[in-house]
Amino acid sequence: MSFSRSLARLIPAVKETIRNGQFLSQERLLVTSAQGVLFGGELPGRVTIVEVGPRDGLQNEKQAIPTRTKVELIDRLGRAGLKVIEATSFVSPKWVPQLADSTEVFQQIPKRPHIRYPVLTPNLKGLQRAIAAGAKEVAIFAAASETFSQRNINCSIAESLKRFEEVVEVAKEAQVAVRGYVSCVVGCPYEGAIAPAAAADVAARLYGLGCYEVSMGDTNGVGTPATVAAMFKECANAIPVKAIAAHMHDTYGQGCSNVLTALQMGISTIDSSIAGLGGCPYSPGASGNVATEDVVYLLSGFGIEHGVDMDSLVDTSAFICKALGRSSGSHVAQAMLAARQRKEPTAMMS
Ligand SMILES: CC(C)(COP(=O)([O-])OP(=O)([O-])OC[C@H]1O[C@@H](n2cnc3c(N)ncnc32)[C@H](O)[C@@H]1OP(=O)([O-])[O-])[C@@H](O)C(=O)NCCC(=O)NCCSC(=O)C[C@@](C)(O)CC(=O)[O-]
Repeated sequence: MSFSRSLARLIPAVKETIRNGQFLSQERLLVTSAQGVLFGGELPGRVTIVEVGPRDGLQNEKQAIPTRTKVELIDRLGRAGLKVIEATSFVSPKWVPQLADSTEVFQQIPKRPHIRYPVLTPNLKGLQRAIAAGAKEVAIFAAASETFSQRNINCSIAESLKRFEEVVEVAKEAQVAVRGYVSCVVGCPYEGAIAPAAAADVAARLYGLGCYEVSMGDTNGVGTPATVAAMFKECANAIPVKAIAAHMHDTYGQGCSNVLTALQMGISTIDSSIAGLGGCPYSPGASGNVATEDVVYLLSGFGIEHGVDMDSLVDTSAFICKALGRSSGSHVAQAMLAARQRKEPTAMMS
């Protein structure tokens, strides 16, 4: 696009921004105006990051991880500014032995005010264990693929939704908030492509049961901006956009692009995992979630508020990678740690 055409599009965007009084600083105004030109739509001014590393990340590690390491990871993430940290899962230890210490982990977290610590619960037994441990928020998880549902939670989609009815009812009585997940929203490791309508249908059912938010999971990370956009569009026809979250795995390197697609569609809750840890034990070959460090860098580049301190986040990333004896799955963490060693400034905008 020529400079004069860019400018012609930029000026109305700036005027509109001023009229709405949404942004205060000049720097922020320019970034937002650039969004208008580049994307033809406004990105959210603030994003909630749901950090899933301690659960989604650690559920897939082959080695045994000491409880104290899990607790320290959660505490460091909180100190870095993350406000929602999915702490663990109250699933069957026979199915996911990596998280068999969920009660100990949950009880040992030094709980900080204003931080939420949701946990996964697949059934009533999980919910009861979570409540006994002191959880105030849980997540139930269904799938848009029949085969994945069977492999992951040993029942059909319909059976799982029936089971969740009771879980939500009991949670509500105990004043425990319930989030929903839908797995395999664009593709399934067993069935291949999944129709957007199938994902939206399960999202609508979970929302209808009483989930305050439904996180759409690209479990095996096969989505691209084109396929996730089609899926989110269908979901937005079924439930309010503010109730949709994006849970993108990075197996095919599309994680950040897919997050940006979600933001462009007005979604302002993004799941991510420190150091890109993770994967689902029942999704062979799937790599971790999009890395929290990469998401924070992306958001900062647009001047979108996220409340996370990048330096502490990178320290936390280095901590867990050292504890697990592995390299970081985050491009940003790798680049920032290398820049620190060279004592170079980074291009990061705070
Ligand atoms: C759902 C079940 C339990 C069904 O598993 P099942 O074998 O059909 O369950 P069951 O009711 O027949 O019980 C079998 C045994 O498990 C026990 N049991 C039963 N429930 C619990 C519980 N909550 N806590 C502790 N123990 C439990 C139960 O007491 C019994 O013990 P036994 O009598 O044999 O000694 C099982 O399939 C399960 O735990 N699955 C979880 C799998 C999982 O955690 N997957 C990863 C999380 S999902 C994910 O990662 C995707 C996501 C969310 O990130 C989004 C995305 O990326 O797509």
